[in-house]
Amino acid sequence: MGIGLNSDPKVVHHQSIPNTMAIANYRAIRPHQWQEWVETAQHRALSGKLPQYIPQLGLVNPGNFALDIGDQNGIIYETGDTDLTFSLMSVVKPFIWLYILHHRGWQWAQQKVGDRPSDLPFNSVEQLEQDGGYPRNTMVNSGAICLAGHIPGATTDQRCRNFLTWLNHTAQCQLWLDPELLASVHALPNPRNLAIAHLLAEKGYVEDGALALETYNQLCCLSGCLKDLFKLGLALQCPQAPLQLENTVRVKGTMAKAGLYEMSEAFFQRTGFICKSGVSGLILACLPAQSPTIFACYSPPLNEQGNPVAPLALLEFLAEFKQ
Ligand SMILES: NC(=O)CC[C@H](N)C(=O)O
Repeated sequence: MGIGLNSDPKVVHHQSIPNTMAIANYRAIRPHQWQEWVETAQHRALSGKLPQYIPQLGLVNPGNFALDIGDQNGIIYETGDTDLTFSLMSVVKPFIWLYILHHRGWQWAQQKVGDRPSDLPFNSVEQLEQDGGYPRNTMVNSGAICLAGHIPGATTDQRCRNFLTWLNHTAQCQLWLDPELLASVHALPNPRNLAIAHLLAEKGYVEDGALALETYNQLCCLSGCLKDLFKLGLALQCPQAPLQLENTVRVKGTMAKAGLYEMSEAFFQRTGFICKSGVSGLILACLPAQSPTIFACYSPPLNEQGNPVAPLALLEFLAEFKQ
């Protein structure tokens, strides 16, 4: 097994980020400026597409929009329809990673998953084949399916419940499993994810590929509203006991490398934002520890890599902002 890759969690923690990002005072941004950015970002979203491989995600209103930006002291700016609900999809991945680090520790986890960026899309079977069944990182499907296969519980329902109870308690949120969305995922089985689960089992990274995949599917269908997304960010950015800083730092390090798939590192270097996207139209973003900002945004249209267009545009505007 390939193990021990880039095992120092402090790498990203102390990585030099643009200074302006670390100290930017978003409270100084005036309402009309926010409004202008949001309008431009929403306009850019018109070029994006809804995913069709999960039928229900292809049916949502592409104009759905909600944004919260804030820190541990509260919301700095909020706009859009904050009552909208959505599934986490891949935004659950950092929290699966956190769960495994919390319960099993890094030494154990690195035998199952890597922590290197991937040059190929998030659902790539080819990357996993090239790597002999050892997932590149926990932000791509192979890594998350692998870890989902190691959540304790006799059945997928129990595994999902164990994870959900832990996450709701840890982040103080109220996520729930959306059964209609799960039915929609089942309606069109994803051949890539099936092949990934099969390979993981064949190479011994999970015991039961079908159980791992179904657990993963359920975890992707955990749903909530913008407040929940914000609270998830808060748990990563300002972890409270029993969460360990070392683990949240590691998760953020992986997000910086892989949270936006192929564009992750370039985006992090350019903007300073550490992100995780989901095909339901989410971006959860934060900054390295010295700046407590959390950015939670929902807007369904996606770019070619499967990252939502409007939230990315807003992060670019924020990165350019000089107070
Ligand atoms: N990028 C994503 O949000 C992908 C999640 C989705 N459940 C999938 O496996 O394709």
